[in-house]
Amino acid sequence: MVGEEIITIKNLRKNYGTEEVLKGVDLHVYRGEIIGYIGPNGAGKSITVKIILGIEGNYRGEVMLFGKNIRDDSMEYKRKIGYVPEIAEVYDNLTAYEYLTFIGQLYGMSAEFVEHKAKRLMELFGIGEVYHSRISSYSKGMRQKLLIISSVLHNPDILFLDEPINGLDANSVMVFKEILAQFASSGKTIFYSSHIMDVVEKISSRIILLNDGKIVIDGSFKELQTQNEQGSLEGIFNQLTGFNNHKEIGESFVSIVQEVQS
Ligand SMILES: Nc1ncnc2c1ncn2[C@@H]1O[C@H](COP(=O)(O)OP(=O)(O)OP(=O)(O)O)[C@@H](O)[C@H]1O
Repeated sequence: MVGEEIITIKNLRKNYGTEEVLKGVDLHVYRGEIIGYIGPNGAGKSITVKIILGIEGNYRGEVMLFGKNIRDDSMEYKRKIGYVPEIAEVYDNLTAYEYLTFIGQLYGMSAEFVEHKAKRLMELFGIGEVYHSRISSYSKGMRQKLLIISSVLHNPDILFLDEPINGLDANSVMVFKEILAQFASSGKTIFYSSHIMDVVEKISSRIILLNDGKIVIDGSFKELQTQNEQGSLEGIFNQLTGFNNHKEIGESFVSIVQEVQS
């Protein structure tokens, strides 16, 4: 069963100078999918997401969201997107109340409606008591929770998440995984980039591995397991990216660190 197509990417190419970093990416994503978007450092994951979000406009090929080319419909589609970047600038001098009111109003929400939602979302994430504290006083995990809340306040249809559980404690990770499953079953589409393979393996309905600017695998974890000898996603990742020398690299690293000055 295939639902509505939400993201369509055709022959996406991107250059930095003479170097081609995306080498013809083709992708069709459907409503309610949780896409685990993985790949080695520098493979081109962030660039793809930045292009879809309209942050990076200089590319070749076609990107459509909800059937519309993003080059023709730049404002309207952004309202339907939520984004948790890996590294985010939040305004440290603001309180969560001020920050979320600001973000909500950018999306056309009234201050009252933001407050009505935001305070309860903070409480559910266990950070309700710092709603009126400055963000500068937050721990890493508290900031991450605030970022997650700010990305979903306007009830987006698509969520782009880049290492979203960084800093979250084990209990909060369980809550977050449940939130993602509930979002997907209510029809939201989730694009989840991470290097934490065991989480990607568990939460994704479909896994896409990008290597050197090209998609090299695309399928459910079960399908990947039948196509590859390795049992875990980590093993499949190693196999498909041609990596098998972690032991030698580790040994060399330690031996260089331990060299003694003569
Ligand atoms: N502004 C830039 N100028 C030049 N090259 C860039 C720029 N941004 C990214 N690149 C290059 O594009 C390639 C893909 O980068 P990208 O950030 O998409 O990788 P990634 O898959 O997200 O990696 P990571 O897992 O490390 O976050 C890399 O080779 C990177 O050096």
